[in-house]
Amino acid sequence: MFVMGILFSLISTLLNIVLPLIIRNAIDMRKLIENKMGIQVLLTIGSLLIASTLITAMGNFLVSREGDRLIADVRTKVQTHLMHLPTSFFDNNLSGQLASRVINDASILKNFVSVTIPANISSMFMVIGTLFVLVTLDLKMTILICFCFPLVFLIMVPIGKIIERYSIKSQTELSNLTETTTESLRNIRPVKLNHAEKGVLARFYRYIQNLYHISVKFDEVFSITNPIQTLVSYSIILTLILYGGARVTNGTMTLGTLVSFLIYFFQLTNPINSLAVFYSDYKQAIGATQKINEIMSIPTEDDNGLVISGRQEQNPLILKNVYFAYGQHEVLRNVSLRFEQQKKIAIVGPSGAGKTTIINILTRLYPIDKGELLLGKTPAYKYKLSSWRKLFSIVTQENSILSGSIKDNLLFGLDTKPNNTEINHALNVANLSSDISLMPRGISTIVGEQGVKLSGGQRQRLQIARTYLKQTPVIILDEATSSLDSDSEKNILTSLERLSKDRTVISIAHRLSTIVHSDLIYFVDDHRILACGTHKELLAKLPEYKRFVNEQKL
Ligand SMILES: Nc1ncnc2c1ncn2[C@@H]1O[C@H](COP(=O)(O)OP(=O)(O)OP(=O)(O)O)[C@@H](O)[C@H]1O
Repeated sequence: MFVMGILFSLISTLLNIVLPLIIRNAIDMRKLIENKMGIQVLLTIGSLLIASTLITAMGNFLVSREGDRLIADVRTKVQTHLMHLPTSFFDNNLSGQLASRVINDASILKNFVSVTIPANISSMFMVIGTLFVLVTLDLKMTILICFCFPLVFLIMVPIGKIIERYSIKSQTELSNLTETTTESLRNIRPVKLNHAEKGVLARFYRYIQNLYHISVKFDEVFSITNPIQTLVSYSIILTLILYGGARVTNGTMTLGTLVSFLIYFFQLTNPINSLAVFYSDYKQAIGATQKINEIMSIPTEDDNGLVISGRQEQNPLILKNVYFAYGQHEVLRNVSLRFEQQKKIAIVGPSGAGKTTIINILTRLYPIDKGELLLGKTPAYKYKLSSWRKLFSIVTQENSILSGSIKDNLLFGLDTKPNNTEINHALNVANLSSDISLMPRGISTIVGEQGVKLSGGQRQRLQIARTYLKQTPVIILDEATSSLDSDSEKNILTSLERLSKDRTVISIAHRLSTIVHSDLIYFVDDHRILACGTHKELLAKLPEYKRFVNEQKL
């Protein structure tokens, strides 16, 4: 379709090259003056003009449609790639700036493909075709035009360079602006509660000012160049008229030829301008492509390997002599843990000890630096990542509620569609049914961005209901009951007990009530596992655990 669009543009360009010749002949043969012939010539010219307009419109449409397809393709590819990049990539890249790659940079590419390339192909065709015709019409006049047109280049090439320089700056500022805007709006509550509006707006104003200054630079350039371009055009026309007029007077050139030269000159102005700025448009597109390519060249998480069968799910999960660092920051040193199926295992320890990091490794959000992660006797990397992650459902301390309805949140990430009875059962288990019955639209209630319309406890219970529906062999509770009052917590703990009957439950908790009944407790401190055992055993053998328990009681 793109090639067809370009072909249409070329046909219309060809018609535009032929038209002045017909006009020239009509003038020179005095056909326009003769009544009968005049109408015939006018009809021919009119039909050619209409044909050229229609063909141009068709060409434009086809090329633009391909541009739209391209931008959709590029955006889909970049977003799909981003979704499969390792978690560590997102630790070092801001989401707003990545969004700018998907949205702004992709649109620069679209413009280049659907406007710049077709315009320059037909421009080239137009310039070459026209010059060929002009040479056959009158060599001297052609030489005169050829001397004049470099003037256009003299103006447009430096402009192109300026545009190129400021376009790159403008792209950077635009991505900063996108980042600041999305981040501040997403975090509007912390912004307000920390009285940070001024600081946020100051950053916003800075980027807006930078963008404004860049736009003013563009305005300065264009406000000077447009009149200069007009001046140059007038000078060339005047030269052509003076020189051509003299030639017509002394009979060495026909009036029709002069008129056709003038028409050709007008027709050549735009193509020459667009050819002159092609290089800067190209550089701008290359800039956008490079930024997109940087993302696309980062390898995605490998999702090859075996699918975990129901029988394999029953094997214990084992971390053996594991070392892990976030960049240079070592967090786990020679850590070994064993998660037997259908047991309740707690990981406890002071804040920042590395408890969540153990979960990050277990769920393969981050690869381990040294040591082994096993399911039974099989190393984790032998299994498909997507199959591995289906082992787990997680209730985290982070807010993992999405905008949309309660139902959308319940079904989030589910492969199967539960029926109403199953949904109601999950809501009962999570102690959420009575809350939802009070909401005017029940489970269709919209919860707002990050579930802002729900209480902290409701958000957590919603995650628990979601976890229940997932029916995974392993449930991870990362401070899962922290936002609940003690009554709700008791309810949830009983529900979780029922839920965990034939599943493995890994809890990261500070609350004693969550951990005392665990089958096994790992105590993490100083980057390693200090000891493991039951609550009683640890109390007896580990003073750090005893101190930790006493602190929790306070
Ligand atoms: N994505 C990350 N990049 C770099 N460092 C990190 C990252 N996540 C955590 N850390 C660091 O790793 C260490 C362990 O963090 P982790 O979240 O595992 O602790 P935790 O025991 O779960 O703490 P808490 O009980 O406070 O949640 C901390 O020093 C933290 O600053």
